[in-house]
Amino acid sequence: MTDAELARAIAEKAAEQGGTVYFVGGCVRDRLLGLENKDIDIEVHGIPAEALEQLLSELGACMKIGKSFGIYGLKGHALDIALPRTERRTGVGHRDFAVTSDPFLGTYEAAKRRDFTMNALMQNVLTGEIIDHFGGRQDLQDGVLRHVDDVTFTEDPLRVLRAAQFAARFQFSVAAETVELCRRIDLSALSRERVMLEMEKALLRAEKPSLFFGELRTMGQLGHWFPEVQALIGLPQNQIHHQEGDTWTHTMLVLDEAAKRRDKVRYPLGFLLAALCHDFGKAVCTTEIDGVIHSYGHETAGLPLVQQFLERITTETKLIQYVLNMTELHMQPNIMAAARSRLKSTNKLLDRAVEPFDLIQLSVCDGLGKLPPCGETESFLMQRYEQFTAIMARPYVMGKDLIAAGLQPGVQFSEILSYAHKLRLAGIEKENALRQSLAYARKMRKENPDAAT
Ligand SMILES: Nc1ccn([C@@H]2O[C@H](COP(=O)(O)OP(=O)(O)OP(=O)(O)O)[C@@H](O)[C@H]2O)c(=O)n1
Repeated sequence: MTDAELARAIAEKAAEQGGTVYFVGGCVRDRLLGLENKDIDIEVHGIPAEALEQLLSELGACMKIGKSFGIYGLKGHALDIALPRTERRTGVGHRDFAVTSDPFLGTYEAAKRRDFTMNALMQNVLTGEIIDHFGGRQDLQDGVLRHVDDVTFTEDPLRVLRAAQFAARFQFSVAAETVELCRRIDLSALSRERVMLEMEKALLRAEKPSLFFGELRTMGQLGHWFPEVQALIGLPQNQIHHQEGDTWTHTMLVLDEAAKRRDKVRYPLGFLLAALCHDFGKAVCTTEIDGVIHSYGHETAGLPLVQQFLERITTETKLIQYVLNMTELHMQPNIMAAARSRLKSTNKLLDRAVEPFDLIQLSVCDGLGKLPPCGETESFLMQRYEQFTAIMARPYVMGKDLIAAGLQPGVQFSEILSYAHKLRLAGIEKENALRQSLAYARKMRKENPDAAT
């Protein structure tokens, strides 16, 4: 039985007892927008909790998710089954709510606890009738996000981020009164996980994730969670290479370019965050020399800022490392040249936390996010990338090959191995590279006979 069939079966049984079942929340909204939504939520009105529990147990093994909150689920189904409820804040934490479920609350009061008019729509499961107490259908048609109720909205500060997230995902505008309300809400008590979840939805699902940050900027709500992004506003850039405007404008353009490529990169979330963070360093190293703006070294100067930002929103070390590496290397998309010229960055390039392919894509986005667009062309960079991956796929000299040839691990050993590695990147095949590395070892020994290999 699908979730939709189960919802119908519950609705039929509830109707026998005088109850009514409604689809609620995002699934009604998405259906009206013609979008797919696999998460179905239903609300059962007009029958007591015990009768609902009995009815559910007749339909299969009843699994209570949170009986005290009046929420139920059935094994094997994603469907959320809830009683109408009201919520009242009792503290600052996101679980600090007193929940009262009441089967006879009525649809108006039940819908009033929801965040936006478009999310407060209900649909009768059996008749298809839409219940719209707060003008959600009109707002959907107009593309407007409007809060339902001042008091209930303010009680959950996450809704400020949800407003920005939905505005970005649906390209909706936020009603002036909702923006005003959002300005006054304190976001400091939110948990990083909840903040990350909303940002992630914007980064991975919005056609233009820049709208998420733009909306928060309008609401004056970048300061607590995104101060490093806020610092890009009004930050000047070199006028010759960046006629698009300040660092904020450039970053937002790069972010939207990055969103166009998120399906082909290896690590989409890291990639989008790298696009967001890549120029954080400009905030600390932008100077004017002879009337020209420069941000020399911003790719390394920004690393502490990037780290500070990411540690505020996540504990995922792999994600943090990926974004740090991408930021540090974003000016060196020419993988082959970078790999040959600096062994240190070569190691970073080979580090699993950065994908050369993603780095090239970030560089392309960086170039497209400028006016006039500039930087190496994608086809040139991709050609280098193909060469790079072809070389990396070949057999190469490893430590055990040097030992088999008679060298001892010691002080000079890693230098010889690095030499072999450079030969590998220069395209020299293994046998020849091993011969040259051993000749290099002999030369080193001759120059310094006392040093152990
Ligand atoms: N802070 C919140 C979270 C959720 N909701 C309500 O709960 C529903 C389900 O929430 P959620 O699953 O987070 O979002 P969806 O609206 O389903 O959107 P999506 O899953 O597509 O992001 C929302 O529609 C809204 O009515 C709310 O009012 N306030």
